[in-house]
Amino acid sequence: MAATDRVLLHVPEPRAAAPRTRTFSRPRPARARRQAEATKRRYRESSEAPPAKRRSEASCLPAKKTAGKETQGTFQGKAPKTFSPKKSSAGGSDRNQERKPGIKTSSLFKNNPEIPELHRPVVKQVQEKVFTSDAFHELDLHPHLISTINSVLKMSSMTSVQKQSIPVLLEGRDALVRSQTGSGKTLAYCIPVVQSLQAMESKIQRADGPYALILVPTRELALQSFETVQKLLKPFTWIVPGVLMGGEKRKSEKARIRKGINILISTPGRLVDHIKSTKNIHFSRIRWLILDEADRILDLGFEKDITVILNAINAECQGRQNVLLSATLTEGVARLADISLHNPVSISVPDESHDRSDPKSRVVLEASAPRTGSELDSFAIPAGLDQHVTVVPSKLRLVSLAAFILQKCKFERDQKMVVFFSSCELVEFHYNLFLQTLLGGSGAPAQGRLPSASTQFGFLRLHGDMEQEERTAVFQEFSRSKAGVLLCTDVAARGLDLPQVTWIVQYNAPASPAEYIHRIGRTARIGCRGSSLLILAPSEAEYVNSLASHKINISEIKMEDILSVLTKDDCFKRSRRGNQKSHAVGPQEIRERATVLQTVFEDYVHSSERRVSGAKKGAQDTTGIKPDGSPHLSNSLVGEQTVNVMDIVTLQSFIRAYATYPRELKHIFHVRLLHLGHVAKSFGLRDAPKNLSALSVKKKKANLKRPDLQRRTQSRHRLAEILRSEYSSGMETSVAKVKKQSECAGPGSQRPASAVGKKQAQKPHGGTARLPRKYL
Ligand SMILES: Nc1ncnc2c1ncn2[C@@H]1O[C@H](COP(=O)(O)OP(=O)(O)OP(=O)(O)O)[C@@H](O)[C@H]1O
Repeated sequence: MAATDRVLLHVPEPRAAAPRTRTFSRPRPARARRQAEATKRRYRESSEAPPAKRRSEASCLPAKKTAGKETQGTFQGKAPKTFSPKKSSAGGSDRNQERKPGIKTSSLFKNNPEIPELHRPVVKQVQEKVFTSDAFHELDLHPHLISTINSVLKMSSMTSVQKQSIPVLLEGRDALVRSQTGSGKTLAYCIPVVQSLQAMESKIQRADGPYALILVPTRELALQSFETVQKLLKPFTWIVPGVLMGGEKRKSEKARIRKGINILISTPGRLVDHIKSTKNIHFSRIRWLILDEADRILDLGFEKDITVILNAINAECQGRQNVLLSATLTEGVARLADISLHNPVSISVPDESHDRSDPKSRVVLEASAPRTGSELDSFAIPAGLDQHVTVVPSKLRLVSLAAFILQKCKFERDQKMVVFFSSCELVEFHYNLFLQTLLGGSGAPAQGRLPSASTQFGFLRLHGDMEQEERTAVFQEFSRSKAGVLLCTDVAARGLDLPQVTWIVQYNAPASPAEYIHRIGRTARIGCRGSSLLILAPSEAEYVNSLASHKINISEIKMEDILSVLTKDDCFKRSRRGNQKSHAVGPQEIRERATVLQTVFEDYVHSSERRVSGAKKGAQDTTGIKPDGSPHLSNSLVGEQTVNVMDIVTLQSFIRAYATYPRELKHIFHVRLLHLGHVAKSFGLRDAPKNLSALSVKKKKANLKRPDLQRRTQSRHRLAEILRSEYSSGMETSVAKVKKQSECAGPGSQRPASAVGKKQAQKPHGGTARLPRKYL
């Protein structure tokens, strides 16, 4: 039940220019307009380029007048690099900056918007009890199945959702199953499936084909579920499991189907491809249809695929059991599913916090009616999960993320972190950048690398634009590893059971509370502890309220606290001339060190001649919109600037993803609210590429003239979901795949810009989305 009191989460540190506080309970248009005007005026007076369009951001100058001073001096252990001194920083203008020719500085702490105080209602989160005291052997299961659960899976007592679901499913009922992330839903359906199939009177033959069909949204999840089924089937060798997930040659998959698969696990798209192209796939014996992560499968534009699959199954057989599962399953989703659930049971684990006084309510778990109304919008969050948010101006996003990674993974032991980004390009960009600068990967340029870079921890990346072989290898490597950082898209948000993940970082906010729940659900699984951090821009701070309305409680970490880790490592120390004194460790020292780190990133991004020439090559096309809606890179976009086309493509990809937030979040996440110059800084670019905003406008106009694009706009919300993620059947031959890690690990081995441009043209939003295929 939501408490309505509003509390002040943080008392801000005193600032020289007292910040105006802002609450987020309702919009304040008049004030917002006034602030925007003031901001515009200030920018007119300043030499810093005004934002393309800005929200009501009051200027927030550094706490002290000295705060804006940029670093000056050498980069320790490297060739001296001079940073330009500033004559005055008090006004926040770059006008007075004297720059040595060809050398630019980062002005991270100037002209940033005010970081608002976070006010948000305190809410009582829904809490579920994970384990019960009931053992698997109390169920009416085959003794070999019980001993496999005990000895192979090493599990003895059931989780709450298992205790509720297994008996109901063994009775032959259809079910909608909802319980928190990491609560054991996979076994909740796998155990009844295996129990029922091994018990069939006429023993199953391999050639019979599928008896159970398990559909999941991603390939990694398909693989994971397959492995669980495989373990359970150990004593029942006559039942053959199989997975179709793409990446494998269609021919060899066809051969496996022909031989016979009794429990078939697949992504919907891949299965549809086989239904259409593989004659010997039959469903006449189907007894079970399981939709794991059902809301995602149905949300994501998979409806058409599900319809094709259901039609194919219904044409051959009736009378199967249907099970829909998710941590964020709602009754609405079940209706939307339009699948023939017959008299289903709704299973959800009771909210522990509802009636703590009655111990019975926690022990006696019964299949219950689904929650109603607003309760359905509130999802349970594991009790061991500590959620945090930090509000960081756009310019400081990159250094803040890097500092947070360093803090956890370099200065603390055994930390395993997953960082979510909104597109494949963003993952690739940050992966290469961090690999080369924070770890000093091979092939890194002499400059733009941290001198004390160490390999104490590693980076991996996972997104839908990688070869399946590599995807699987990364998934398995990260699963096995005890420490490290996985940079990924939402392809890793659902269902993946990555052991011992300690931190989830959301660098780009998710498009829905459900996705928020699933992302953070990669940690604190099955009763363990874990933490999450959501990074928001000042203009996005209201998102905390939006989460609170779904009973999601989140506490704030101050950006300064994240950046302060830089004082632990002298490689971030600014070298000083002569008798210049170094500051005691305090706000100014932290700013200087953050600037050193940002400069390392900027140097890296601006360093490679090859990348620059790539940029020019990529700029051969005329400005405009290609038939698939992707923008051409124009000469005016890159011609005068020595920036790398990869970074522009990445920046564009970020902006496109940003444009796809659903309507109900547009007042928080709108491209118009972005200051492109500041955003560019978070991509290591010293200035915003020219004409970036013009491109967006042109794209809009071009869309209006194109009925096919208009049609696409009509299903924008759905498309948005798709574009922010990546799910594919793996059958698409036209997908330009990211080159293997070794090929893109360093600037010397970057993908040629032309390839990038081509890839971009094929798939401008960066995801191997299910729809429309021209994006793939
Ligand atoms: N009864 C049990 N005892 C101990 N561990 C269990 C039990 N059941 C499941 N697990 C383990 O808990 C972890 C999470 O299970 P699972 O992946 O099925 O969760 P989930 O509810 O499907 O999560 P998500 O909603 O994120 O998909 C797995 O490592 C699984 O092996």
